[in-house]
Amino acid sequence: MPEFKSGFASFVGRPNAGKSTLTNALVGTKVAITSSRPQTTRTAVRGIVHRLDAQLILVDTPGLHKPRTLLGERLNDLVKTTWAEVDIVAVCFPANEKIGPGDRFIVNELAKVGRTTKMAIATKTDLATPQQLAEHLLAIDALGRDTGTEWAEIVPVSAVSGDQVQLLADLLVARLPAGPPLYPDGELTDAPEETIVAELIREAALEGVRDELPHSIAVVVEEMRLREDRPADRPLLDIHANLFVERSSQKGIVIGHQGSRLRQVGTDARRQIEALLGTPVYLDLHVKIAKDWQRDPKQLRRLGF
Ligand SMILES: Nc1nc2c(ncn2[C@@H]2O[C@H](COP(=O)(O)OP(=O)(O)OP(=O)(O)O)[C@@H](O)[C@H]2O)c(=O)[nH]1
Repeated sequence: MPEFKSGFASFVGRPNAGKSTLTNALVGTKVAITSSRPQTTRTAVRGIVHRLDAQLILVDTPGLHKPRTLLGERLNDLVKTTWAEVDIVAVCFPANEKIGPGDRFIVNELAKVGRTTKMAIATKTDLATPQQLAEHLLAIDALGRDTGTEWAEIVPVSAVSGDQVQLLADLLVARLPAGPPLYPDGELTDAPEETIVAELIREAALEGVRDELPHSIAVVVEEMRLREDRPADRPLLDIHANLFVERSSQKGIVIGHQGSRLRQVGTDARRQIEALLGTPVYLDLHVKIAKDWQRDPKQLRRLGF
């Protein structure tokens, strides 16, 4: 038996490149997720491909923009952090359209991300003639050379006709590290709202202390449900979440003097979540220590990274 493999891949590309359709084709069932706030999610799981030999988790990364503001730059940094954390980034280039400045921008930025395996996918091949497709593949190859990107594979695929979808799955799986399944069998996607809520809490917790604990906080939403016995016109959403830090000194920073900081984090995050979900929220936060979670792959995965 070959070793079981598991890991994360992310499809990127300009709008309409065919990323969602391809995700659905790979997962095999329609995963109806439209994250209304793509820029707040760090790793929203779009779909999970379960195989006998592997588990491939397809995650979203926020869109990359030409940075015009500091926030824009920060978001782009976040994109690159995510790109560095996944195993594979696959850039989608629709075969029925010429490669343009938008594609070039994405690939240029991706080239700066070291370790991650980069793949190119020529999508929508059913819309291109063989001649067009051949030129498209050459253009992708040339773009790789121009930007210093080494494409591990260049794969033509049609998500609509299903042509080469299986091959793409095989090639993606081949590049994953050995590892156990990370999600229960049969699970197609996790709850995107919980991912977003966790990210909002994390953002609030990092506010003002980014320098002291840059990446040391992970947030897991343990429970999220509407409180029973509430009148229909006055719902209340109960959210219980844990903030994980690596050391007790960090726990002190997060909690603050007599809990003042944690209360502020709770208030800030609650406002954001209420604005996002449109429901009053009762937010219960606990700070826990997960020793050196950033260096421990098992903990990382448990914490959703
Ligand atoms: N003919 C054909 N159409 C496709 C294929 N893949 C996607 N499309 C169509 O292209 C359009 C865009 O596809 P999406 O999958 O939504 O593209 P996306 O990259 O997720 O788009 P954004 O979410 O806007 O970034 C849709 O109308 C799809 O039906 C394909 O393989 N063949």
